[in-house]
Amino acid sequence: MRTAYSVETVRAAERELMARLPEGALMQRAAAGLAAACADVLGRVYGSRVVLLVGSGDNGGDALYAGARLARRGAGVSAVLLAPERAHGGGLAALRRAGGRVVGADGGGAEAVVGRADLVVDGIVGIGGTGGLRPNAVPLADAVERSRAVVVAVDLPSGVDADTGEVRGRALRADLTVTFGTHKPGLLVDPAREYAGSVRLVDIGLELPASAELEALQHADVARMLPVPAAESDKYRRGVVGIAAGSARYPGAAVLAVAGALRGGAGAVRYVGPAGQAVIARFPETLVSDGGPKHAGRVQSWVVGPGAGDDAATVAEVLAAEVPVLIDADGLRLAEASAVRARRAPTVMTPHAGEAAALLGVEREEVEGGRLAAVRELAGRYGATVLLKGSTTLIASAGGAAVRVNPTGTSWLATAGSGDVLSGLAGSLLAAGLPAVDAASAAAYLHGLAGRFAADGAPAGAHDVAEEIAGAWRSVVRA
Ligand SMILES: NC(=O)C1=CN([C@@H]2O[C@H](COP(=O)(O)OP(=O)(O)OC[C@H]3O[C@@H](n4cnc5c(N)ncnc54)[C@H](O)[C@@H]3O)[C@@H](O)[C@H]2O)[C@@H](O)CC1
Ligand SMILES: Nc1ncnc2c1ncn2[C@@H]1O[C@H](COP(=O)(O)OP(=O)(O)O)[C@@H](O)[C@H]1O
Ligand SMILES: [K+]
Repeated sequence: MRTAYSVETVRAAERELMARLPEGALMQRAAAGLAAACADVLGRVYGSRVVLLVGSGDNGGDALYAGARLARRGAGVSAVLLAPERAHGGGLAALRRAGGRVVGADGGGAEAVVGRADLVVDGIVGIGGTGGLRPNAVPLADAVERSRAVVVAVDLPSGVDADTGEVRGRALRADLTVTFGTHKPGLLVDPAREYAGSVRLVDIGLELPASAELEALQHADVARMLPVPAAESDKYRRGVVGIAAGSARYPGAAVLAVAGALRGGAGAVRYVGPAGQAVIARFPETLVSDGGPKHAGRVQSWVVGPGAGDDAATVAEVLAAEVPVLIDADGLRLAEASAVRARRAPTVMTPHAGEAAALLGVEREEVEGGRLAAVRELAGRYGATVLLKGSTTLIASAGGAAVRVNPTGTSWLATAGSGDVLSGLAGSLLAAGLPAVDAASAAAYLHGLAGRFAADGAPAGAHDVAEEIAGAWRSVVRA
C-alpha cells in the first residue's frame, strides 16, 4: 500500500524528527536525494546546464543545496531567485562556494538562462504554498514550457495544492517530482497529479502515523482481497450477484454489467430487467428472470442503475434489499437519498464527475477541480462508500477513513460502457463478501489494469475491457 499524508501531518512528523537531529540535517537528506535524482535524469552531470528556480522558503533551500552538490560534480548551476532578500541563506552560500551563480528573476536574463538549460529544478514553493504561482513566476514558467529542459520539481510542482490536488491558477509542469518523507495527496489526485510527472519518494526518516490521508493499493494488497473458491465452495457460497440494469433503449448496459459481474468472482449472476434476451444471447450462463428484483431469488449483492432509464420502482426495490447494493448511472439519479441513508447493509455509489455534480448540486468543474472534497462529501451525505470515477478514481467510505486512490487507471477507459463493466465487477466482489471499500477499490484496480491490457496503446471498447479482467486478475495474483 502506498500512502499520502496531509501537510499538517508531515509538518508534525518533521518537527518531531528535527528535534532529535542536528540543525539542517533533514534538509541535507532532502537535498542529497534531490541531487541524486537530478544526476540520474541528466545522465552526465559534468558540463550540464542546471537552472534552479528558488522561492522564499525551505523548498528553495533544498534546491540550492542540491544545486551545490551538482555544481561540485561539474554542472554549470545558475540560481534564479524569485525573492532575493528571503532566499535560504545557508543554501545560497553553499551554492556560491561550489561555484554556482545567481541570476535576478527580473529583466529577461533569467528567461534566457532557462532557455539554455538542460535541467530546471523547481524550488519555488513546496508544502508551504497557497494558490497558484505568483505573477513574478509566470514569465519563468512560460520560459520553462518553451525550453527543452527536463523539469524536476522539489517536493511538489509549484502552484498545486498539496492537500487537495487542486490547481488554482498557474502551476509548473514537471517531468519528475522528488518528494520527501511521504507522498502528498496532491501528487496522487488530478488535476495536480498531472503536473507532477513521475514521482520519486526520498526517505528522510519521517515517522508517520498509522492512518493516512490517502491510500493507493498495489498488486499484493489486491491479491489478498480477491476471493478464491475453497475446495468446498459451491456457486452459492461464492456469492450470487443480481444485476438490475438495462432498458429497451439501452440493452447494452445490461450486457456489459453482466460481463463485468461474470468476471468478478461471484458464483452466479442473476439478471432482472427488459434486456434479458440480449444478456442471454451473449452470456448463456446468466440466470435471467422476468419478475422484479424481489422475485429474482436469493442474491448476496445487487447492482442497480446502468442503462436503467427511468425505472425508479426497481431502484427503490433494490434499495430495500438487505444485501450490499451498488448504485450506478441512472440509479444514482433515481435513488431517494433518504432510502440510501436508511440502508443497513453496505451501499456503494459509483458516479462520474457529472453525476457527482448533480448529486451535490454543483457544477461538474467543481467536482473535477476538487475531487477529494467531492467524494468525501458524498460519502458523508449518503452514508455510503462512494467511488468517484474519472481521470483519478477515488473511493471514500462514510466513516471518514483514508480515501483510496486508484493507481491503475488509463484514459483509454474513457469509452462508452466501461463504467457498466466496472459496476458489474464491483457488485460481484461485493457478493463474494468483500467489504464495500475493498470491493470498490479492488474493482477499480482490476478495471484499470484491464483497460490498459485491452488498449495496449490503441483504442479499445468496453467489452474488450471486460474480456481482459481475467488477465488483470491473473497478473495481480501471480505477481
Ligand atoms: N521542514 C523540514 O524539515 C523540511 C522541509 N523540506 C522542504 O521545505 C519545504 C517547505 O518549506 P517552507 O515551509 O519554508 O515552505 P515553502 O518553501 O513551500 O514556501 C513557503 C514560502 O513560499 C511563499 N509562497 C506561498 N505560496 C506561494 C506561491 N503560490 N508562489 C510563490 N510563493 C509562495 C510563502 O510566502 C512562504 O514564505 C518542503 O516542501 C520541502 O521542500 C525539506 O527540506 C525536508 C525537510
Ligand atoms: N481520463 C480518464 N482517465 C482514466 N480513467 C477514466 C478517464 N475517464 C473515464 N475513465 C474511466 O472510465 C470509466 C467510464 O465510466 P463512465 O463514465 O460511467 O462511462 P459509461 O457510463 O459510458 O460506462 C470509469 O471507470 C472511469 O473511471
Ligand atoms: K516545488
